[in-house]
Amino acid sequence: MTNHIAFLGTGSMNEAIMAGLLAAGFPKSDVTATVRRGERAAELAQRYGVTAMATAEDDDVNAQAVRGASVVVLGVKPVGIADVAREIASALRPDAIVVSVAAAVSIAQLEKALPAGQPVVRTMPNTPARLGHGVVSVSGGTNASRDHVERVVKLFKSVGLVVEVPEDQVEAVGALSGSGPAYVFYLAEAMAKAGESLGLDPYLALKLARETVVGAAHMLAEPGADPVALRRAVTSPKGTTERAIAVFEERGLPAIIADGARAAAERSREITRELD
Ligand SMILES: NC(=O)C1=CN([C@@H]2O[C@H](COP(=O)(O)OP(=O)(O)OC[C@H]3O[C@@H](n4cnc5c(N)ncnc54)[C@H](OP(=O)(O)O)[C@@H]3O)[C@@H](O)[C@H]2O)C=CC1
Ligand SMILES: O=C(O)[C@@H]1CCC=N1
Repeated sequence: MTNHIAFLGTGSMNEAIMAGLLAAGFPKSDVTATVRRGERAAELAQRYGVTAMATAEDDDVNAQAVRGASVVVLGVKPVGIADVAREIASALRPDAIVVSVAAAVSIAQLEKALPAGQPVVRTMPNTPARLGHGVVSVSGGTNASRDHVERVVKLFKSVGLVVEVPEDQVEAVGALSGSGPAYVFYLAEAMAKAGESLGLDPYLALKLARETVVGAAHMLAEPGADPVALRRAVTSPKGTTERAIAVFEERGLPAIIADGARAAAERSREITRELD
């Protein structure tokens, strides 16, 4: 059981990480997942072949899942994390690394709910982890040694890019890459609506918007890609794109995006205060 991972709270985020790890070759027999509802547990067991258990069917499943696990990934909503941490405290191996993917839950808040000395690593992942294209930040807690942090880095590298940041930068990372996939999907939605407003059939507009975002993302993924240079290559002098970008600039789109990200980071700090 030395390499066993327990995912507690396997919703959108933890499922994406678990799916990414399994796709990268992590053995399904070394994974246990917990959720609240029985039907969700059955869905995860069927989809991935992992052991999945529901608190609605047995209120001890979180403790059972962590017994013997060397890594425990907490993926419930921020408000439920401390309760789950207290629930598993006596079942945790003293050397198990407790990894949190929760926005807004500080390392100090988590450490307070866990046994003294338990290694904690706070992360901020994003859902493209499911495809091995995630971005994950890691920040080690008070009892996390270099080796603990490195082990988490190694694990998450199989689902995407890993960056190590001091904890005071996690809000910013969350506001950029944690929430970021939603910003891109929102842009795709808006582009599809724009196509419709220009007279395209809704289905065709959505198809064009999706493929455009996917194609542009592939170009951004090329080594050394620079968004400014890529944008300029599309923008012919006195052409059509230039006119569109001029409207975006005039209406302050970059400032709107910066304000949105600032609001996300501030909401994270607000939740942290609410949890105290
Ligand atoms: N979604 C994202 O893109 C990102 C999310 N995060 C963080 O990930 C965490 C989860 O978010 P997200 O995945 O979106 O939320 P979801 O609601 O999709 O997932 C939460 C999961 O927790 C389960 N759950 C609730 N209570 C318990 C419990 N006591 N024991 C075990 N399982 C429980 C739920 O079960 P059931 O399904 O049966 O209700 C559900 O599967 C949050 O803390 C969030 O801040 C971080 C970065 C990005
Ligand atoms: O919206 C949220 O609170 C979570 C954290 C980052 C992305 N989703």
